[in-house]
Amino acid sequence: MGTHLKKILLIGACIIGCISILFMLVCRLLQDNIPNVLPIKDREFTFDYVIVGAGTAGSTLASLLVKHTNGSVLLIEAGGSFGYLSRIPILTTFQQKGINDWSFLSMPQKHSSRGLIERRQCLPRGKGLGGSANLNYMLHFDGHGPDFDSWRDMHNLSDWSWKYMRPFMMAAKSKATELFEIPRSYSALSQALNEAESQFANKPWKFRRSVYNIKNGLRHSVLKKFLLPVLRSVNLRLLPQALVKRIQLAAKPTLGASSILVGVKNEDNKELELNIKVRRELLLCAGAYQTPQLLLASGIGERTELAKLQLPLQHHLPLVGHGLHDHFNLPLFVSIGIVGPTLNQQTFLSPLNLFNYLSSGTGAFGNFGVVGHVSGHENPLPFGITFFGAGAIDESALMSISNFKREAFRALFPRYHNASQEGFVVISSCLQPKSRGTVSLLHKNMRRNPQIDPNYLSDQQDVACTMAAIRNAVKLVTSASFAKLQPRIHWPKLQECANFGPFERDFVQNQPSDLYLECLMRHVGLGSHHPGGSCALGSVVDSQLRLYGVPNVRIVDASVLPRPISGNPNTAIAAIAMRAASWILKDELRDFS
Ligand SMILES: Cc1cc2nc3c(=O)[nH]c(=O)nc-3n(C[C@H](O)[C@H](O)[C@H](O)COP(=O)(O)OP(=O)(O)OC[C@H]3O[C@@H](n4cnc5c(N)ncnc54)[C@H](O)[C@@H]3O)c2cc1C
Repeated sequence: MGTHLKKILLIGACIIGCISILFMLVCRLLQDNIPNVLPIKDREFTFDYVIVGAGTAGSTLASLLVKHTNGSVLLIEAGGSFGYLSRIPILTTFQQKGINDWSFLSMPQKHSSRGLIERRQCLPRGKGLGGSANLNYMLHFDGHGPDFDSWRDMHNLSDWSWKYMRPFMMAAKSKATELFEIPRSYSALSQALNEAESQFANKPWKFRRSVYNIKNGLRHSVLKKFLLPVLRSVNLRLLPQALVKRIQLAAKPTLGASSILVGVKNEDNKELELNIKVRRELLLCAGAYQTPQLLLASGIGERTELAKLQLPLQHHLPLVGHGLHDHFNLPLFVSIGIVGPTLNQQTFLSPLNLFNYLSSGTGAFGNFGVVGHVSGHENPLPFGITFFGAGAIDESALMSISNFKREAFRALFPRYHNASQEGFVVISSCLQPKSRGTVSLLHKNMRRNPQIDPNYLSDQQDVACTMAAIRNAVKLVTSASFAKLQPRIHWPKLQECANFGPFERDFVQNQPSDLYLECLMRHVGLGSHHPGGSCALGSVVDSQLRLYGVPNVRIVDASVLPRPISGNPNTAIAAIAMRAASWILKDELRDFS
């Protein structure tokens, strides 16, 4: 063999070797190993506690049960693991539409979403250990007492006031070292928010710089905080990549869950069905869309709706899947005349940003870009205003995760093509929307998506409330505190709204008509990914989260929220899971003493 050929072969082998190492490294980064997986040599198993879904609530609940019970716990999750890349804050949105996202689409919306393809909203949901807590934007919210007091007053739920919830909220909240607060000096935008604090001191507004569940520059979700530390416990088994398909109720001696049917794939990708018996409690933590889906697919729901799908009735519970709520946002792009610095395509390519992140976990890569928001002091405001420090939004990335039609996207973000554009997006929303939607079934097969209709803006009060948010957002952005930024609000020019604005004067006075603002909301408003209420407290579950009429099934996830949380809901959902654990353990103590 000639030396020339040898050299070529050597170089070829080196390149292949490097590619293989890189490939293995990426695979390793994308997937961590899950210990304590239930071996599926048999088809029948029995556990004291069976938890369906390892998301925010399921991970929190599992960790407390495993620590404090002598019983056996099985945690079943439809997805696998998220891998290390999910922990890098700036990569958060890149997870959407990937293997760790259920990627649901809403039903075509009657009252909103006219600028979205088929009038459907993207409804991302986490799939894998950590659930939506590992896909979310990591924003922490302490909670407002009056939210929970209103559950007591309006829904007659005497156990659910702030007095009872506060200790659990404190326990669910990460320690100060596990939270990252945007510093005052972070950017020109955070400084403007600080100045606004004194300028608007007469308003009942609190200007909060964002607090993230981020530790040392990495996502610090319930998975990291609660579940990972107990993953190797002897009384815990995990069943990842397993879909719970049906709950079987036993009629005697009292109505209760006796077993569940779980679909898993074997090595040949063939579906196997496991039968898992429940000795003490079945705990449904599959989230606001899939908990009602599972109940309905099991014949637990409204009799006539089930009959239409020829699903045999197991238990008549009329309100399963009703009462779905979510926050709804109107984003408005504001360009600024100075160097922000804000998030744009250039930020992603900046070696300095990369260096800052790798050396200290800080800078643009170390958070999601939401700089701060306006909320109430002690009492929640009816509306929220959030500041997302992004100057140039990548067209294909945002269109894929928002479902915007191209013309709607370009009307909203007219400077999208300028990679170094500086600016921010001001997001106006209604914190206690009145619109209610549904989760129902099109198919009885759990492998098919549920039919989700958030029914955004079906209640006119939500339009008025969002309008108030926008008008106040404009006041802020055009105030003296923001003047240094030289802001310019880009009122979207949509053909469908052209009769109402924006007119030339709107760009000068920033006071477009109510009709124009309503038209905007109904075209380019987006859901917040905070669904709840589809199996609400007092409607589907009792005050200790037990399914009405079926005492050994509890629902422990966002479905039980009777009203929206006036802010980001993740910590409240973890707190609810902690309360559920305390009741479950008390019941266990009572039965064994
Ligand atoms: C993109 C996005 C951004 C968000 N940003 C924030 C934020 O910044 N701050 C905040 O507070 N909140 C945020 N949220 C909301 C918050 O993350 C959710 O409200 C919360 O995680 C819901 O918790 P959960 O336990 O009810 O459901 P999830 O965490 O969604 O958990 C449900 C789990 O059940 C599994 N599952 C479902 N069906 C089955 C089945 N049949 N069998 C087995 N397993 C099943 C799922 O795979 C999932 O892991 C965001 C949400 C999203 C999607």
